[in-house]
Amino acid sequence: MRELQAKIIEEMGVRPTIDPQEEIRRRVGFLKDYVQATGTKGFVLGISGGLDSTLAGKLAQLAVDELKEEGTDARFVAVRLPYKVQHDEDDAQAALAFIQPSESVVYNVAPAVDGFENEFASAAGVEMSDFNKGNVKARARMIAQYAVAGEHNLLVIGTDHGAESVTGFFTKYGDGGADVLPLFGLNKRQNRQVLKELGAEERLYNKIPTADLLDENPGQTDEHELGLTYEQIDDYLEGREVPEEAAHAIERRYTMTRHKRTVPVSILDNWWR
Ligand SMILES: Nc1ncnc2c1ncn2[C@@H]1O[C@H](COP(=O)(O)OP(=O)(O)OC[C@H]2O[C@@H]([n+]3cccc(C(=O)O)c3)[C@H](O)[C@@H]2O)[C@@H](O)[C@H]1O
Ligand SMILES: Nc1ncnc2c1ncn2[C@@H]1O[C@H](COP(=O)(O)OP(=O)(O)OP(=O)(O)O)[C@@H](O)[C@H]1O
Ligand SMILES: [Mg+2]
Repeated sequence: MRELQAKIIEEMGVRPTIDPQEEIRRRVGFLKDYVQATGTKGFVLGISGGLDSTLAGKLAQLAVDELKEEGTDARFVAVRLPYKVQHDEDDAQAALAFIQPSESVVYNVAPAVDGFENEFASAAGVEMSDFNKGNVKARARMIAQYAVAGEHNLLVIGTDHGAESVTGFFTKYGDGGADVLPLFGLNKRQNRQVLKELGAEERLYNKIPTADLLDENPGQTDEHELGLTYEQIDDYLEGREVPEEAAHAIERRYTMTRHKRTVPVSILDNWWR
């Protein structure tokens, strides 16, 4: 195995094979333990219709259901966070029907995002790019989730996992801004395996991953933007051999995005040297 590959696998905590039932128990147990240890009242998470939030949302609901049965008051607030009308709203509704959250809220991020966009144009004298606006959407979603968390003493769930973390494929302080990461240590195909084990319908666990952040290209696939397939990223994280070009692209992304996986750099740091 490549030397850097071994180091990355250790950092991402991905194992070559998993037992889906055991993963469900470990991760639900982790969520329950953390709520109890912190004295918080449960969780909040944006539900997009994509497989990561469907899985993390289901694990959160299972955790609060068990806590309630055991006599601890807890709830899971699922938040729909569309920008205007989401093109695949039907998948988001299917995800909510599967999760059966304690509560669900719809919070359209369009007024906030468009407000930023308009003010940016008059302040900076240039139009915000569609790419930059996509990151504003991701950060608006983070603000909405923290507003719900702050009001009800909840924790914000993040959906970061090995295959997104290694490539830095998230918005810094956007979807990267969260309190607990129940999917960390899994890669994409393992997320799919666990979601299938939980009894989700096929359209949910086989949903093609998209960040869905662009006005001009809604539903652009992650794989298209990354120039890598999840098969390649997952194989790499399981310690398998992948084409040299793919391994190099993953390692380049990993190195370029290290700043996203640390707290802000100060004068006392030197990890980037
Ligand atoms: N070396 C460095 N040290 C410290 N900070 C550094 C830095 N380089 C950039 N930065 C800072 O980081 C910023 C760039 O990072 P960021 O704002 O995240 O922006 P960036 O990484 O350019 O874009 C986010 C990427 O994540 C993807 N994404 C976002 C959200 C969800 C999903 C999904 O999978 O669903 C994917 C999105 O499609 C896009 O490709 C810079 O503007 C700068 O402020
Ligand atoms: N339209 C949306 N409504 C609600 N939450 C959203 C929306 N878009 C993104 N999010 C939140 O941001 C997170 C990051 O998006 P990301 O696309 O990585 O995950 P996903 O959509 O759940 O799964 P996938 O990566 O397979 O598309 C989501 O898990 C979700 O919590
Ligand atoms: Mg998505």
